[in-house]
Amino acid sequence: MNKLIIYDTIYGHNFELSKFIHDQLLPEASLISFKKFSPTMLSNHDFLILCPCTYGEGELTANEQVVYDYLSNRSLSYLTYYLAGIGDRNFGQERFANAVNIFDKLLRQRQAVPIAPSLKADYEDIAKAHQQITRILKEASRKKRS
Ligand SMILES: Cc1cc2nc3c(=O)[nH]c(=O)nc-3n(C[C@H](O)[C@H](O)[C@H](O)COP(=O)(O)O)c2cc1C
Repeated sequence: MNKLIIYDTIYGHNFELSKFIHDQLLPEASLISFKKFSPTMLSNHDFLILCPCTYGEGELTANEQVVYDYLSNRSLSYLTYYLAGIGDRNFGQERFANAVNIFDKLLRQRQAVPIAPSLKADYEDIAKAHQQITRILKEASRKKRS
């Protein structure tokens, strides 16, 4: 599978998360920011990992919105995906890491297939998120081999 990891970040947490996934778990994947996303990248990859950040009132950033708009009229049935994003629980249950919910809904609508339920992590629980993601991605790769 050709793997593509895309992150957006302002303070660095989601970049660090995507870098952890890349460096520790999927070094063969390409790692890019939402800002650098181009449509050709999507046609060259069939496993997408998104680490989006949430700002405003549970909203996407401008760079995430561009990718969202691009994906929203594509058929993505060839794509499997995993979503993990860091937010801040203090913004309330509905807004907490809501960019993860927004992309999850879209990708399902476009027929992409999740490898596991999405992960929303508080910026104070990053070590725990690393453990969960490690377990999920290792399990997914074991299942694929068997
Ligand atoms: C103006 C502003 C609005 C924010 N809105 C939300 C929000 O709606 N939901 C949320 O979970 N976090 C929100 N956050 C917190 C960030 O998502 C959180 O700090 C996260 O770790 C940022 O990711 P980053 O370090 O990758 O930029 C907001 C932060 C700021 C400064």
